Amino acid sequence: MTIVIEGVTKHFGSFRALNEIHLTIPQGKLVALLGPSGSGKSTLLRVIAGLEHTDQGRIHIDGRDATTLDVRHRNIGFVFQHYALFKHMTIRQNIAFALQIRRVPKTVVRERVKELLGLIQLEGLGDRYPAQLSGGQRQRVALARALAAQPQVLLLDEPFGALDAKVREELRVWLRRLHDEVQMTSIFVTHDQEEAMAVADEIVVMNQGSIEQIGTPAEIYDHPKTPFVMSFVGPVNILSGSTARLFQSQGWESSSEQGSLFIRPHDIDLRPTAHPSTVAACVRRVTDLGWEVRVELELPNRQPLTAFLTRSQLRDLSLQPGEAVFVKPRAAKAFLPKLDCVI
Ligand SMILES: Nc1ncnc2c1ncn2[C@@H]1O[C@H](COP(=O)(O)OP(=O)(O)OP(=O)(O)O)[C@@H](O)[C@H]1O
Repeated sequence: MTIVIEGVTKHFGSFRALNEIHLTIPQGKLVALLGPSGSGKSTLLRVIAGLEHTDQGRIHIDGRDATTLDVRHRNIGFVFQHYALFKHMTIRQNIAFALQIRRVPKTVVRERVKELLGLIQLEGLGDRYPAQLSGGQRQRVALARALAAQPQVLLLDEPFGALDAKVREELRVWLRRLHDEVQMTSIFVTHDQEEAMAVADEIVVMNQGSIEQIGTPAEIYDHPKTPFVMSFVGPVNILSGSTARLFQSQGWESSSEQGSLFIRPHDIDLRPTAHPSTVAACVRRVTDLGWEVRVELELPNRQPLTAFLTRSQLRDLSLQPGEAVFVKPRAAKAFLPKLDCVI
């Protein structure tokens, strides 16, 4: 089902939580709503679900105007951060619940529960109670329960937020596979940019109730349209004033004198000798993170700059704190200041 959101605005009292949202979520895609706390991600998800009403604008689901349609008639499955399984019911009973209240025949329920237990890879655990499962297993049951009624849209609000990093990572991969197998339209709320990049076909970056940018993970990372997107998605050095001018005089985006210069730590080359297009820096700290190396530098005006290198680059350079090195960005980006024009 394709979801089309047209000019949706939502206030809580005088506070504007959503500001004229326009968004199309194509059939079968897994879309992440990404943004900092309070940016309106959950409110948008709840509006799509029909758990909140809009003040303005329309929502179309599968070509039909669903703006005022009751939550029960939207054919949507929900998974929240906290598992919210029924504690007194077994896993099997939890998954069967949505089917039983719809008076689905017992034999069909039994078959469907079996199939879902297989899908979430918990075949042998159907007779356990939620308290007898790990957090990650419980969240998989919550997903199976949401899928039981065969919704055409699955909404997930920080579904892995309460789990530790390792389990989160495993569940991300698993969710992506599940989404592809079941072929639904899924919308996933997260404030974790790595999670959004790893899971989603498209990312919607939100800030203060508005959409900053919509794009594939690569588009969002490689071609951020605003300073907010550039600094929220992926690590970045933000250089202003005299620090930006150090690099602008080396030919980087010299047209944007008033703006800041954004340089990703992964886009910095370090060289042992000076060259006309390099900027000298002093190595302050080298941290081997295992899979890559973080180098903290100090520029001639004493401002810090961070670079990420591979371990083999570090070996070639053999950097030591206190030594000089020469910085050459492979890419840098400047954003023209926004002009508020009143005619
Ligand atoms: N029922 C409500 N009443 C009043 N204000 C609300 C209500 N629900 C949300 N808000 C406010 O709307 C804004 C957006 O909230 P929302 O939960 O959508 O943000 P979010 O991006 O999902 O944040 P988080 O990642 O922290 O969950 C916040 O400032 C929040 O305080």
